[in-house]
Amino acid sequence: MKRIAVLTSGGDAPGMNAAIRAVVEQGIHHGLEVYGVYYGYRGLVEGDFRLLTLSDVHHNIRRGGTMLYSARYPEFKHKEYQEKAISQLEKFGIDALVVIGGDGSFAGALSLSKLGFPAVGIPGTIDNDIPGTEYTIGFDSAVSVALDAIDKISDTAASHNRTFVVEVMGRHAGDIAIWAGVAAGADAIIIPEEEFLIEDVVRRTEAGRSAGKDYSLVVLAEGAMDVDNFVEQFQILAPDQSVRGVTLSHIQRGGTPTARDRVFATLMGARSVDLLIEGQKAIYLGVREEQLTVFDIVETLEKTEHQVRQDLFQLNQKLTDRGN
Ligand SMILES: Nc1ncnc2c1ncn2[C@@H]1O[C@H](COP(=O)(O)OP(=O)(O)OP(=O)(O)O)[C@@H](O)[C@H]1O
Ligand SMILES: O=P(O)(O)OC[C@H]1O[C@](O)(CO)[C@@H](O)[C@@H]1O
Ligand SMILES: [Mg+2]
Repeated sequence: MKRIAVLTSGGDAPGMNAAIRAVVEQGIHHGLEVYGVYYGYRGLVEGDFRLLTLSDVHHNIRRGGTMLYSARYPEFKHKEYQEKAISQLEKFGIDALVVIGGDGSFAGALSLSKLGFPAVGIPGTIDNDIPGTEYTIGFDSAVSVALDAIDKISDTAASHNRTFVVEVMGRHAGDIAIWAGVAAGADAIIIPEEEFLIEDVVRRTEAGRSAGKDYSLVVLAEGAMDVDNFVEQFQILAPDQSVRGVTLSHIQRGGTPTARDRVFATLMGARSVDLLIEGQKAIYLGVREEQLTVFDIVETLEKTEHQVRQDLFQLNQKLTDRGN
């Protein structure tokens, strides 16, 4: 193996740069040339490749976003585009590809592996929604940004005895909502994985007030319901409450990556290069019980579904069921 490439794809996630840096440092350490593919799969198909040096990456470990830029490029679902990408990789003499991205990007890596091109995935998405792994790079940073914003909202909520409904990201997964909601002591957490009744949410907020709370907080995952719709229905059921809805939106994707995201990104970036050198062709990395874990990309992606932390969700349900 002489030459590898690395790309970032889908929504950017804090810690992607730390992963890129580790791939480049480890690749160069092993005597490889490491190319950066700019703008995800679009750049792969168009041949937007540049040789990376240590000076391109060494200062990037602490930066959010992705220095390789990213793209949503639905065309890549089609085989002819995947074949074009492989032709570009072959034209540049590249032996293997590291894909840093979310579940969609992993589907792209899977398709390349199935066509015979060696690829390894590094989970980089704030959504934490990749099957198999309990953790994706960027999730910890996003939760921390969401929690910081929710804490600030809670200050003003308490001052006016208000109820705030805060919509967080996560696409079809409730992970950010669960972690930020538990950490903020939310009266209710609404996730797409669990059915809910707005009547029950109202009951929980009222029980909290009866128990002496001076504000109420609902953390709503974007995949469960639109926040404006939720607030409208909530207000009808609770006309005496002063309710506000807030969407945190893309702020959750920005900012400095946390230590946890940087450390796992570094571990995964370095290990991805080692695994490619060992001859692996169709795998991705993840975390199980705090340990770096290698998954077979075909087996795991095609046969497993992402699971949210039901234990945390149920704990919050229990703590906020104050029994009115
Ligand atoms: N089924 C698929 N087959 C091949 N490529 C795919 C497939 N699904 C997605 N991709 C490619 O991966 C890119 C990124 O996917 P997507 O937009 O779902 O983001 P993601 O990687 O899941 O990240 P995030 O959810 O954090 O934004 C797509 O724009 C497309 O180029
Ligand atoms: O940046 P875009 O294309 O608006 O996508 C937003 C989506 O990307 C994510 O931020 C990351 O997947 C999701 O949480 C959200 O649904
Ligand atoms: Mg995704």
